[in-house]
Amino acid sequence: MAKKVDVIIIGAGSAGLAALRQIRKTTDNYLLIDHGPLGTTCARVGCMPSKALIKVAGNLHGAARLAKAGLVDGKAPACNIPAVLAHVRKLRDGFATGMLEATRRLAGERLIKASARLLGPGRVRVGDSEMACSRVILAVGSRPTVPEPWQGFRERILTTDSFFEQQDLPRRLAVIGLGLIGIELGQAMARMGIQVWGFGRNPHICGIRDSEVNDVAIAALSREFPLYTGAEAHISPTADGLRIRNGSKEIEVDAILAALGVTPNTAGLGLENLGIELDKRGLPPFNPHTMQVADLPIFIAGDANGCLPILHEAQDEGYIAGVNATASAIGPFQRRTPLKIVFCDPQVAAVGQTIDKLDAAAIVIGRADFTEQSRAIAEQRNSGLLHVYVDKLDGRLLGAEMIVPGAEHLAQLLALAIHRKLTVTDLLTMPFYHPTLEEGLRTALRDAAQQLDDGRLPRELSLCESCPEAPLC
Ligand SMILES: Cc1cc2nc3c(=O)[nH]c(=O)nc-3n(C[C@H](O)[C@H](O)[C@H](O)COP(=O)(O)OP(=O)(O)OC[C@H]3O[C@@H](n4cnc5c(N)ncnc54)[C@H](O)[C@@H]3O)c2cc1C
Ligand SMILES: NC(=O)c1ccc[n+]([C@@H]2O[C@H](COP(=O)([O-])OP(=O)(O)OC[C@H]3O[C@@H](n4cnc5c(N)ncnc54)[C@H](O)[C@@H]3O)[C@@H](O)[C@H]2O)c1
Repeated sequence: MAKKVDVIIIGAGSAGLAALRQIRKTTDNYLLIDHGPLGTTCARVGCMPSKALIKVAGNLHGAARLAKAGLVDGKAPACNIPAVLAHVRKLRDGFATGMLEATRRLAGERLIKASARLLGPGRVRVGDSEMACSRVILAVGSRPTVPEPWQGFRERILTTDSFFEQQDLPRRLAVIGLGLIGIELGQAMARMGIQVWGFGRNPHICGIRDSEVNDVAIAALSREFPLYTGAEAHISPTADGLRIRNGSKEIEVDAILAALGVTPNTAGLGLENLGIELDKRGLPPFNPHTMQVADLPIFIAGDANGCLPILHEAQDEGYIAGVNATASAIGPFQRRTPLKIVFCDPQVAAVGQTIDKLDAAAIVIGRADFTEQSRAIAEQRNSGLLHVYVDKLDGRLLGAEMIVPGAEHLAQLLALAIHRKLTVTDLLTMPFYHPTLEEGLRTALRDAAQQLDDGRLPRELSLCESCPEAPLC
């Protein structure tokens, strides 16, 4: 007779741990299964080491610009790549160790280091044992996609699983795939003095949907490394490296960074034993508000479900799965306002609804050109474009997309505004300190306001019916 527990969580990453925090509120009778390496993708090979590298590369770039402008004596510093990689690993180890300790603290003896496979809805093979459970949470994450034909020259292919373990980096490198990883790491490596070429088959980079913002992004980022978009890149081995051909462009490189997206770790998980139809990627149907798989006592959260492979969404999905896996009745949860930030320079961000999902006739687009933004000029980083999408009828902010300095902060602010269903007028009554990058957002909001109604700008300060007696100063 198989041992029975209330819940089995497969995967101790960010989604699995978020689920566990909820489950522990209701039961001690759970198991957390992970074959390792433990410590989460985010801390080990994802968000955190990549941001550590981007910071060093950004500092090098700043120093090079000061030298070029003659504002410091001497030449631009040359990057010590092995030292930078060691520095990134040291920080990374701190983050990963912290996550590992948190995992052990949370799960204690209920953490089992083994591979898990579903045998049926309430049956899981854990290593060599069979377990029975009332509910299962699948939080197995994803891995970098590497096309089958590339296996022939695998030793010249880096992915984010191997990148941060390198002691040094090749001097000529092609980044294939110009989504979030390709652009973030491609720019960082170019700033470290590596010759980098970027190839993407999508005409849009960084997942940008707004064509005008995309054009500005390509122009801004290709000043640092050439970007070839909108065509398939063909790769063949040469005596000393790899040849990349994309239309008329042909180059030879030492290695490739494959940044082609992620593949959920569901192969070998036994999904075929659940008696449900899988999609063409081999993924099960699930409800994104309950995380339930079909009508089974199974939940799927994080990168594993192939839907929104970013950290805060993985954590939210783990939370929902954890609550529902221990609830007497499964309930739907509201998902947050969509938010995406790409940590290139200038930063790219998208918040709320994207332009491809909006009816062009029902919105106005407020625009701010950051080449003319005063704080950005003072800091010599004046480039970029910000678009806000506003409902023509009620002036409500629906979404925004941008490539601008400080986009991470503007996007967070806009996410709150969209979540609170604020209008352009509501936002324009907010104080905007001078000189800040937020004043660039005000330019876009005023532009949108002018296009609404009769074209008159809204009154940004209200007349007070009875002004407070207290002095302001
Ligand atoms: C380079 C890079 C940079 C990123 N930067 C950002 C960023 O800046 N911001 C952001 O929001 N997101 C970023 N992300 C995305 C973010 O890291 C992921 O969305 C998130 O970590 C996914 O968490 P998860 O819990 O779904 O998966 P994971 O953390 O990968 O957890 C899955 C776990 O399941 C285990 N497992 C798999 N199969 C089995 C099995 N059969 N049996 C037992 N255990 C198993 C694995 O060992 C692993 O521990 C980045 C990703 C990468 C690669
Ligand atoms: N700042 C962040 O939030 C951040 C940073 C890095 C990674 N991530 C997460 O990690 C995941 C993986 O990142 P990613 O950049 O690998 O994926 P991605 O989905 O962002 O981009 C993959 C890109 O590769 C292109 N592509 C696919 N096959 C190709 C081919 N054969 N030739 C040329 N181009 C090809 C796609 O068109 C797409 O533009 C992302 O989904 C993202 O959510 C997030």
